[in-house]
This record gives sequence, C-alpha cells and structure tokens, in this order.
Amino acid sequence: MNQYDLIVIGSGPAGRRAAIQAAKLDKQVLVVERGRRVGGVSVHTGTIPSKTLRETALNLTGWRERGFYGRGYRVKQEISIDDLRRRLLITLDHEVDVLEHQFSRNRVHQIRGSAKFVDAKTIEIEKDDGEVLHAKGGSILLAVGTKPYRPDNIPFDGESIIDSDELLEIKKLPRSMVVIGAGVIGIEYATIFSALDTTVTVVEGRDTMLDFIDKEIVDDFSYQLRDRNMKLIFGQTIDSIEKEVSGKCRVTLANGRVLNAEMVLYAAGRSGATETLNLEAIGLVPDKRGRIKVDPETFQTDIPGIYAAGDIVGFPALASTSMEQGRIAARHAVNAPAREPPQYFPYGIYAVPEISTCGMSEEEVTQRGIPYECGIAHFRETSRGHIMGLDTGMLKMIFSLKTHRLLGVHIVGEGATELVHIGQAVLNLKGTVEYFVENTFNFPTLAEAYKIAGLDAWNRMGELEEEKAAE
Ligand SMILES: Cc1cc2nc3c(=O)[nH]c(=O)nc-3n(C[C@H](O)[C@H](O)[C@H](O)COP(=O)(O)OP(=O)(O)OC[C@H]3O[C@@H](n4cnc5c(N)ncnc54)[C@H](O)[C@@H]3O)c2cc1C
Ligand SMILES: NC(=O)c1ccc[n+]([C@@H]2O[C@H](COP(=O)([O-])OP(=O)(O)OC[C@H]3O[C@@H](n4cnc5c(N)ncnc54)[C@H](O)[C@@H]3O)[C@@H](O)[C@H]2O)c1
Repeated sequence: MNQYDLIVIGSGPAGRRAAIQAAKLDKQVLVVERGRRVGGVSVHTGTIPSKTLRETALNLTGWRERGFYGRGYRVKQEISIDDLRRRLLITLDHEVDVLEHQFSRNRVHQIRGSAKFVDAKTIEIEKDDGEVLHAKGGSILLAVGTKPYRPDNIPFDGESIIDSDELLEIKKLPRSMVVIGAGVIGIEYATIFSALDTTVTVVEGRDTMLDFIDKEIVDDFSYQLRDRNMKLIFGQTIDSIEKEVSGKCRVTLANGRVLNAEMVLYAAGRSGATETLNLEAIGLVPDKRGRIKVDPETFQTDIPGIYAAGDIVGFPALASTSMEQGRIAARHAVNAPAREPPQYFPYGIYAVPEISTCGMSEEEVTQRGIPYECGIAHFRETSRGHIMGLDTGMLKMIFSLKTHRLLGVHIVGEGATELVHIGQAVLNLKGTVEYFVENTFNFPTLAEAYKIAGLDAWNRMGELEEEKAAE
C-alpha cells in the first residue's frame, strides 16, 4: 500500500491549492478525484462555466454597447446554444490543461476514483474500471465540495426542469424560464438568461435577496432587473412543478399563482458531498446539509490529522476562499503553519450587472453602533463611464467618523469584481478616506469613482480629531 504525507480527496479549488502547497514543501501528495477530469465544480459546472457563459452572452448580444446603440442592438441576431457552448469547451480545456500541468510538474500523484475511509489514516479508492486500491496518509484533507440540493418533490428531468449542474447541457435556449431561489447561483443565471432575451421570473422563499450585500446596492440592482422586465417574486415557495403535454412547465406557487415557462432552474442551495466517504469509519458527523465543522484557523476537524476545506465547511463557499482554506489546511497538516488570513475578503456576484463587496455593509455598521459617513459615486459621473456609454453603476464606501478608516466598499455595475480590490487593499491595510482624497487616480478610469466617492464622504466628515488637535 502506498504511503503519502498528505492525501487530498477532491481536485476543486481547495484540493488543488492544498496539493500544490504540500508538494512545494517537498511532501508526497496524492489527489483522488472521482470526476472524469480534474478541477471540481469550479472548473466543470460552477465558477468557470458560468463566468464563461456570461462573457459569451455579453459579447454576442452586444450588451455592453447598448448604452450607445439602444436596447435593440445585437452583435449576433440569433444566438444558439452551440454559440454559447463552443467558447465554454475551449475555456474548460485550457483550465484542465493548466491544472494537469501544475500537478505533474509539482510531482503530485493523482488517481481517478471515488475515495472512502477505511480508518483515519487509510482510504479505499474505487476506480471507474472497478479496481480497488488502498492508500495511507499522514494527514487527509476532505475537499469534496457540494452538489445541488434536489428535493424529492421536484420532478427533475435534466432537460426542462433542471439544477445548475445540468444547465450547461441544455439543448436549446429557452424563451422563458422560472428560476427558483434568488441566491447567488439563481441570480447569476437568471440575469445571464435575461441578457440573452429569455423572459425570466425569479421565485424566492424569503422576503429579500442577497442579504449579506449592502441594501442600497441590492435595491439599485433589483431596480435594474425590473427595469428590463425581469419578474422578482419574494416570500413565495413552490407548491408543485409539472411538465405539461405541450412540453411547457407549470409552476404552482404556495399562494396558488401559476407560472408557465419552457424551463425551470431549481437553484435553492447546495449540500456537502459527504455521503459516500464512509465518515462513520472515523466518527466524523456532518450537519444535515452535509457540511463538516473545522477549527477556523487550521481547518482541522475534530479528528486529529483529518482536515476539511472549501465548500464542505460552509460559508462563504467561494472558489477564492476555498483555495486559501486549502493552502492553510495543507500547511498545518504538514507542520508548516500559515499566518492568519487578512480580516476582509471580497465577494463577487457575476450577475448582469456585477456586484462586488468587501467589508461591512451599512446595515452592519448601523447594527454595531459605529458612527459613519458614506460616499457614493455613479459611474455616469466618470469620464470613463461616458466613453463606455454607462448610465448605471455605482460605488459606495463607508467610513468611520471617528477614525476616518474605510469600513466597507460596495459596487454594482461594470467591472465591479475587479474594482473592489482597490477598496479591499485600503481596508486590509487600515487606510482612511484621506487615501482616496489625496491620491491621484488614472484618468479616465472607472477607478476614478473611488476618488469621487471618497470626496463625497470627506466633504461631510470634517477633519480627523487628532489632526484638529495637532493644529
Ligand atoms: C454555478 C456556480 C457558480 C459559481 N461561481 C463562483 C464564482 O464566480 N466565484 C467563486 O469564487 N465561486 C463560485 N462558485 C463556488 C465555487 O465553485 C466553489 O466555492 C468551489 O468550487 C469549491 O471548491 P471545493 O474545492 O470545495 O470543491 P469542488 O470544486 O466542489 O470540488 C470537489 C471535488 O471533489 C470530488 N469528490 C467528491 N467526493 C469525492 C470522493 N469521495 N472521492 C473522490 N473525489 C471526490 C468531486 O468530484 C469534485 O471534483 C460557484 C459555484 C457554482 C455552483
Ligand atoms: N459569484 C460567486 O461567488 C458564486 C456564484 C454562484 C455560487 N456561489 C456559491 O455557491 C453557493 C450556493 O449558491 P446557491 O445560490 O445555490 O445557494 P444559496 O443557499 O445561497 O441560495 C439559495 C436561495 O434559494 C432560496 N430558497 C431555498 N428554498 C427555496 C424554495 N423552496 N423556494 C424558493 N426559494 C428557495 C433561499 O432562500 C436562498 O435565497 C453559495 O453559498 C455561493 O457562495 C458563489
């Protein structure tokens, strides 16, 4: 039986980063992956496919040019599912190639198969051809991710009543769609399909959506969606979904309202992929959504030598944070502890339009009783915005009145997921409003919105107490 310093189960962002980190420290590493190709949900059904689909949709529809040429402007009149898939396949091939090469040049050993525990140091791997292998690990990292939550009362058929993993296999672009769940997945796909001219209705069980985002940003975002005729129904759950003889789907809401659509996307959360791991063999008990509890500093579970990272440990369940968790877990597992991560990480929602946020929302600052001031800039006030034909998009910053420190940055609009990193750097380096007031920004850029929002807040804030005292 082969012996490794670290065995990683799963090759998504958490597993991949963990494996490379341990290999860089000259450790013997095995990655076991049951999927046909390495990369996990991130590469095959999640992050990369959805973002590629978004980019293709925006390019082929000419979405970004409509500020100048009108809502009727199209780059390609008839967009087919093949148009969308072509770019997807090329992107995914590149991603897998890069990953395979990283593994091979760092001498990470890989086995394709499904892993389960024999005991806390031994796993059994069943390969696709039925062969069964065993391997021992000094430490074992669970980076098995999640799969879509599929309740029994939803008649999934893989064609017109689908989950988000099946969306990439659809045969034709639907003319109408009901999206169930206004979480990040539901909202990203709903807005991408709306940009492709599908008539979209979103049904959300709660009275609000995206509650972890600053409310003013969500209000602006919701206004933009409704302005282009997307229907957002809150506070409603599904009573039934049926497929009619015509092939259409009939969605009946709990209040009796009926929605008809060519396609239903069920995106009401995901659950941890733990059920085939035989966790009973090591006495590890996941919660009812299949998630595993870990020490937030080391990512070690309650069982010494067994680590878990990525979506399997729950919020924030992002590719970006999963990678970092995997790296920290691997370092700890091979006795090379990592420094604690900085306090704030960014969250990017690749809807149309994008949203990105880092730090505290206005609601959070209010709840904590911190005296604050906000600064706002609209992209239409920037020269770059004029050049790009933007009439929407805003950046909001929140500053402490007492220390002048930046507490949160929130953006909706073009480039939000890139722009947020300026705010993230200032936040984690504990910068103040003066950073934005005193620094020169490239012109014309959308980043100039930071300057405008900084000045907007500063004009109302007055001088820092200590500066007043120094005068
Ligand atoms: C539609 C969608 C869009 C997303 N967009 C973004 C985004 O824009 N930005 C972002 O940061 N995040 C995004 N995410 C989240 C991101 O994809 C996840 O956070 C990330 O993939 C989690 O990584 P992971 O390593 O925990 O696991 P995963 O990527 O889920 O990989 C787990 C791997 O483990 C394997 N595995 C499971 N069980 C076993 C077993 N028993 N034996 C062997 N192998 C096993 C699986 O086959 C899989 O390949 C998105 C997710 C979805 C679904
Ligand atoms: N851009 C990104 O970073 C990105 C993109 C996609 C996904 N993700 C990650 O993937 C994870 C899963 O996303 P998700 O959107 O599937 O899950 P989620 O749990 O975030 O959202 C599910 C939504 O569905 C609603 N819901 C649940 N049951 C319902 C019902 N019966 N009827 C109507 N609404 C119902 C919930 O109230 C919730 O708003 C997230 O945690 C997210 O971090 C990240």
